[in-house]
Amino acid sequence: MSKPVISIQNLNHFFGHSQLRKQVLFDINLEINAGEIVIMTGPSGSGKTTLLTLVGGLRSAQFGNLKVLGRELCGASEKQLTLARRNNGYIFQAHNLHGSLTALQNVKMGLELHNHLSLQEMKERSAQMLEQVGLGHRLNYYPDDLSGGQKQRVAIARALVSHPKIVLADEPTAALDSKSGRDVVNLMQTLAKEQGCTILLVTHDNRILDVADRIVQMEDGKLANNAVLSATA
Ligand SMILES: Nc1ncnc2c1ncn2[C@@H]1O[C@H](COP(=O)(O)OP(=O)(O)OP(=O)(O)O)[C@@H](O)[C@H]1O
Repeated sequence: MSKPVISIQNLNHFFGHSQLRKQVLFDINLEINAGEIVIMTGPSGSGKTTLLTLVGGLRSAQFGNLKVLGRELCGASEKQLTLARRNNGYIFQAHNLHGSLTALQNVKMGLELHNHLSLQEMKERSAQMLEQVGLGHRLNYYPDDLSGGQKQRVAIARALVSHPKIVLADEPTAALDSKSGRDVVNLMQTLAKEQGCTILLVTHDNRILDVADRIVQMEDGKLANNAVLSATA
């Protein structure tokens, strides 16, 4: 049995203060095992991104338990959250590439927090990673000269180049046509399985649900069903 890398118990989250205080996550319980690909779906505004950002240490968890790689993030300090973020790769809807950097330089940024590598090693690993995503011939292109699908592949290369234990993806296919979207998730799946990393992916895109080992559904801030809908069933 693989052990959970993400373990969430009775997690509640609120935005705002006093009269404007609003609960957006209600008593969330979820365990995700090492190497699992979990897709989270659900209507707009149901709390998916909020949960993803809490797991990713991008905002502070308030009430309950949220353990990521054995580290409790509920009540964690900013410094602890910064350390926790280093174990994760992030992929967002808008690829968030730096327009003034080439594909290679963008991917290299994914290694810059891992300071045991020399500049030369960072460049080699980044180039290798871009080859793996099929962009070996585009190393020195700027984002503006790449298609949407290619940009998202650069973002995947940047997220995975440091071999993170966890990849968090928020609507990674939303800006892509169906063929590019498919290619991008297939690529994420292949690379994640190769590296043994765990993926939590938020999407509205029904066409990609089959890459999941498990699908969870968020509704009105609650996880509606957990561990149902095995994609292989
Ligand atoms: N920074 C914030 N301050 C106040 N309220 C927020 C904030 N971020 C999100 N919310 C509210 O929290 C609720 C959940 O939002 P969230 O973005 O997590 O939903 P979602 O399921 O990811 O939606 P979508 O699919 O549209 O991205 C919504 O009602 C939203 O308006």
